Amino acid sequence: LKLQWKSRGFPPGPIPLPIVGGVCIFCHWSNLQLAKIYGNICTLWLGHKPMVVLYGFKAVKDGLTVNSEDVSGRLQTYMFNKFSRGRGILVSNGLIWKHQRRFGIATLRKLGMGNKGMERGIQTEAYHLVKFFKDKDGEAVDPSFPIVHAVSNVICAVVFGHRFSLQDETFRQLIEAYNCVVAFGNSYTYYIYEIFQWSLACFPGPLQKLESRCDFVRSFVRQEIKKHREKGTIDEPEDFIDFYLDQIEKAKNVPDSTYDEENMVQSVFDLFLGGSETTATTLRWALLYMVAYPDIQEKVQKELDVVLGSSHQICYEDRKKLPYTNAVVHEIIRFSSIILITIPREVVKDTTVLGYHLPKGTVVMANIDSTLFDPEYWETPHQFNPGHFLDKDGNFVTREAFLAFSAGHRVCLGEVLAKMELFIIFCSLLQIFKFTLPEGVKEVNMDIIFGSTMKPHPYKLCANLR
Ligand code: HEM
Repeated sequence: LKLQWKSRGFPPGPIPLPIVGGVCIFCHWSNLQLAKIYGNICTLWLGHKPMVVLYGFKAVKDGLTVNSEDVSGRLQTYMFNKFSRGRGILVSNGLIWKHQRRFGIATLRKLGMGNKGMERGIQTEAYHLVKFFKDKDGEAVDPSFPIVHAVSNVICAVVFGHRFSLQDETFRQLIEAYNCVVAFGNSYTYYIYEIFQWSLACFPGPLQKLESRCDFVRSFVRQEIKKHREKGTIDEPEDFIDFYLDQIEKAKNVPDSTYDEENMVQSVFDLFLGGSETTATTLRWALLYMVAYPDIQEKVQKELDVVLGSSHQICYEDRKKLPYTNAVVHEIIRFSSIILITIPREVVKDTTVLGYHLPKGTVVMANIDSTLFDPEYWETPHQFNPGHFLDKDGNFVTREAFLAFSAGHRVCLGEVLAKMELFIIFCSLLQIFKFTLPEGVKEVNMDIIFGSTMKPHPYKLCANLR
């Protein structure tokens, strides 16, 4: 069978079993077994579509970057289309994707991604999170909601120009709506709908619920756009919507312009979807690891105390003076490996990937997790070891196999924002609190809940003032 596949030009792979193939691709264990048998590039079959899986740092890196533009399409699945109608950034293609992505990156930079501009908003959220834990006065608490709240508010400040209080009912509904969208993406129903489209007619309930939640988010965004329009002309754009409205105006006579209200709404939707759940989940892992590895927590606190003192307001620039803490933040991102496999890519024109000819339309999936745990590139891949990001003199070092944000033309566009948030919020919390397990709890559950992001099981911890 290996020969049969090779003769068709695709990388080798197992017998084409449509559903099993589809399920296999999302399962890390089966990816590992496939890599052992067929090598780091292999083919699975979903219906009539060949899907090529890249496994291990070298294959993922080369596969996504050598002919990067050729593998920059997104697979247009039935549900992706229903959900985004080809608009926005996350699952769009062609000119729409190019315009929206380029504009998105440029605007995030203008709004201060990577510099002081966005720092203020993140510090504000860190302050509110610290206040939340202070008010709990060491009582055992599940940190999930306040963390999601803080991270979502960072995006709100960027796109809408303001934050919401923890008590704001509409904001709660917005977060709930996103939770519902994410939960749907993690459910069996989602896969059943994708594979057997006829099932939509038999069990329309979950889809109707999803659509009503998506409609809620879109009408929320439209309300915000309306408020921005009512503000009238302003000298300097202050947030993503201001910049976008400006762009619609500038491009209104450009023949192939894709800047319109529908793409603006979907781009905002995508920034929330891409930016909230991911960063919040990583922060939840961060606190869990600190409880699980108290010696590492103590070392971070010692570095913060010696270098900055207890009253210093954390800035992103501080990472340069805090090599150990910076290494811990990177190791949190590596070890939590929240995204197993990239959102499916599609080859946009006939191309070559690792020596194999792949025709237009071939699906490509990169196993990100396999790069973050590749034994050839990490000394102790299955250990939480900040030393992975330190040289022998204790200086921070970046690592080429650190592909948590993927690579190539579709690399995460919020990478810098995510790193700023994780660093500032993590340091602000550890500067003030010692995190411990609640009394009587002896074990930390480090098992993952499998889904579109790999989450920890719900847990409680105590934030004790240091
Ligand atoms: C720890 C946090 C984060 C992780 C681990 C992460 C990881 C990823 C990964 C692996 C991809 C897929 C890239 C591919 O297809 O190859 C992605 C895409 C994306 N991310 Fe992130 N991300 C994070 C935070 C953020 C933030 C804060 C934002 C928003 C500002 C964001 C916005 C996006 C968008 C819009 C895309 C789609 C890009 C495209 O299709 O062109 N992400 N991210």
